[in-house]
Amino acid sequence: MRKVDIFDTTLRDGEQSAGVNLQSHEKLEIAYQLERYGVDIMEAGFPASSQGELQSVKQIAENMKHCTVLGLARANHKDIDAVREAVKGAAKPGIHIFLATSPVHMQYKLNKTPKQVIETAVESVRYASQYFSHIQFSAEDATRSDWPFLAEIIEKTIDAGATVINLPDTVGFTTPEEYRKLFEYVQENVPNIHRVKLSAHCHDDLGMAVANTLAAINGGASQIEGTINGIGERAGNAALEEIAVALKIRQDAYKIETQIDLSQTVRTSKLVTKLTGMIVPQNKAVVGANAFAHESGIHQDGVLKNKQTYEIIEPEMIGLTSNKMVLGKHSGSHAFNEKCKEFGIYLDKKDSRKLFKAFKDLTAKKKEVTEDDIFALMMDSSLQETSPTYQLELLQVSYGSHVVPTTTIGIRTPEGNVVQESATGKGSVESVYNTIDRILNQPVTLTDYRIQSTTDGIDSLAEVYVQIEIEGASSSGRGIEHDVLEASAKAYLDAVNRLNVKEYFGEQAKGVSSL
Ligand SMILES: CC(=O)SCCNC(=O)CCNC(=O)[C@H](O)C(C)(C)COP(=O)(O)OP(=O)(O)OC[C@H]1O[C@@H](n2cnc3c(N)ncnc32)[C@H](O)[C@@H]1OP(=O)(O)O
Ligand SMILES: CC(C)C(=O)C(=O)O
Ligand SMILES: [Mg+2]
Repeated sequence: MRKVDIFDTTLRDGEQSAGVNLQSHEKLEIAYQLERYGVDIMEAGFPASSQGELQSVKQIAENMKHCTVLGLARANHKDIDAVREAVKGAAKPGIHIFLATSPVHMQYKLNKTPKQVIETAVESVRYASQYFSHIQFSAEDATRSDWPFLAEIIEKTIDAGATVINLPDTVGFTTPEEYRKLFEYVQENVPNIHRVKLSAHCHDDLGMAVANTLAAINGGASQIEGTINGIGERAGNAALEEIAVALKIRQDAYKIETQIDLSQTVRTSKLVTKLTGMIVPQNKAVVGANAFAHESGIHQDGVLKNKQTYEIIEPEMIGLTSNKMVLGKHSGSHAFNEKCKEFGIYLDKKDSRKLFKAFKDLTAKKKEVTEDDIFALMMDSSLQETSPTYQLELLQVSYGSHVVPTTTIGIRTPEGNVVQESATGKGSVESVYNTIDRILNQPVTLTDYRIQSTTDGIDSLAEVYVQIEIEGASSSGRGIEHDVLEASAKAYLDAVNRLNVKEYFGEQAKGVSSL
């Protein structure tokens, strides 16, 4: 058995998914869960991108006990210094420097000759080597790069101090056979390659990210990169949970071991889904709601006779359990805290007390409080504590089949005043949003609106997810309430609040350049 290191980039490449913007405490919660899941290396963010991001990476770095925490940097001193500052408190700090090596990226994006690209990469890695013993260098767009040129830059960056070399399939262009050959080529043509680990990083533009990653392992990769649920830029990254389960189920074929605790799979996936708002398709491999559902008679008959007829993965292996602890009116704080722990929520005493109270209030309205309800409660209460926000104080909607929907809303502004307005709309949700727009007096465009119930049944909570744009900046928000219109209003305000937090940190980002 050969060991392959798992490099998680949910908090960096995953957060690059359009419409995802995680708050610091949300990133920290995911980081704790990733460590429980057993990732070897965690890319916590891109510290030079803003002061808020730097602080968030710093908080993660200071709290992880076992895994290496990295920050991403372009090949320049300013970005490298931002990573130094961000990960200095980590038990195992590291840096990830990238520079593109494909002709199209070098010529048009970087405006550099291949010679200048080599010089820049070498100089940056050498600079970083004064401060780091773990230095990953990524030849961005490696799969569209000239192979002899790749071999040359890899050899030189290893001499400059790189300890991991990554060959990213940045635009999801490669095929399994080709990617495996690239790994073999590099091992045969770079004399000092034995001094480093070789890493694979795949994107899913052609739907081959997981297959390409597994092919890289066959080609000799000793580290693989990906994100939970496969979230990430464009079509996303390779889904780590799919790779980890494939390596386990087909250990006969791959002969690879990882230190992933597969029983944490479902928890990790759920936490990422809930906090990013990126909903997993029902039929997604491993973690989709239907991944273990048998619908047709012949399949059901087979499974009843012997599960192995149609199930290649034991649900228990990934943390699905058939026994169910029901939380309700008579549950106490122990069962409640146990439930929070079970699905990956880290709570200190104060938050735990606050959530437990909200949970008890909810049991007065609902017979059974589900995991999703608890997630909903947690997310609803979390944002208010971290920054001044717009808060919904009053909502009144008048709707009928022959009247124009009209809404009156009162909002408490970050300054503490309550502003009240009314407006109409073609439907009640539109009238709610027109009213909020009037109060905010900002040009908000709604670009996505989705609604789902958190559980089955008439007493379920409504969970609304929205994406908005204000003057070119995009943001997403969630709202959870018993009433659909109140959830819609809260989701909209949540998105506005998140944008305001981002702008606040954006202002502070100027400080990064003086590091
Ligand atoms: C393949 C990947 O996933 S790479 C990671 C992508 N992630 C992100 O971009 C998220 C975070 N990014 C950001 O917040 C911003 O882009 C910042 C703060 C990093 C930079 O913002 P800006 O300074 O305004 O530059 P902008 O993003 O518009 O352009 C990128 C610049 O970096 C340069 N650049 C791109 N990659 C690299 C690199 N690896 N090394 C050095 N320079 C680079 C570009 O050539 C361009 O330079 P130019 O201004 O001289 O033309
Ligand atoms: C920063 C690099 C590794 C990246 O994300 C990519 O090339 O896809
Ligand atoms: Mg990537």
